[in-house]
Amino acid sequence: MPIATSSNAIKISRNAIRSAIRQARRDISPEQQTQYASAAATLSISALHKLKISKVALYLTNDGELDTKPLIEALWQAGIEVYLPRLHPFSAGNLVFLRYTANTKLEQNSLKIWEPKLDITQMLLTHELDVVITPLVAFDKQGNRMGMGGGYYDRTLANWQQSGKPYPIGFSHDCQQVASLPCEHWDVPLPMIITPSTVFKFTD
Ligand SMILES: Nc1nc2c(c(=O)[nH]1)N(C=O)[C@@H](CNc1ccc(C(=O)N[C@@H](CCC(=O)O)C(=O)O)cc1)CN2
Ligand SMILES: Nc1ncnc2c1ncn2[C@@H]1O[C@H](COP(=O)(O)OP(=O)(O)OP(=O)(O)O)[C@@H](O)[C@H]1O
Repeated sequence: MPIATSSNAIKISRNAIRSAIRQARRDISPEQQTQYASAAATLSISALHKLKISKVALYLTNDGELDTKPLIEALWQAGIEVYLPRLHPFSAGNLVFLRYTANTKLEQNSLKIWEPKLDITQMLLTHELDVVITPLVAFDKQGNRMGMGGGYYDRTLANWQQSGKPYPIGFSHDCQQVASLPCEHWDVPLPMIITPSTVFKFTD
């Protein structure tokens, strides 16, 4: 029997954490989801006001994720532009970002996630965003992030530290925190993660 390589072992334990936490967040009741989303929106709005920003990327909630709707509505009210990711039309594993307003037409992608219809007049370059609020599956006490396994946000954020933009903020239920995540060299740690109870700030 072949001995598992360390990279294989990391992959197996990441998949086990992923499925356990995805199940835990799907088990949250609709009433709790509503309360958590509203608490997280309140914390996020005040954190974002301090950053003095005008363009924020968010995502549309899927699979038990912390609901972004109250935050999106509060950002619209505050006159902050909201953008959503769309799977890149030809560059696999990458995202493009499109402006999201009350009039934006949405469609479901191959992963069953709602995204804006392709309209190049509504697109911008990733470094033009001030903040990217990222979905995640699990995070740890150092700000390491694990996502759904596509590497989409790792690619989106690969260069943020050189230019300082876009500043990434994780958005997550409290139950998605773990003590420590097995990490790979491409994983991009987050400087801030917001949950319904806490604004976590991580420094190197
Ligand atoms: N709401 C949201 N949007 C997002 C992300 C996310 O994590 N959450 N992403 C973050 O990167 C990107 C999509 N990444 C994803 C990567 C893999 C799977 C996945 O494996 N999904 C299914 C199978 C889908 C199907 O074919 O039916 C699964 O649940 O197993 C989903 C999303 C971009 N948009
Ligand atoms: N900057 C990058 N450039 C090229 N490939 C990358 C990059 N970052 C990650 N990948 C690839 O993406 C794959 C998935 O990575 P990983 O499991 O860390 O995704 P994830 O963080 O869980 O997903 P996501 O960011 O989409 O939520 C890996 O096989 C990895 O090789």
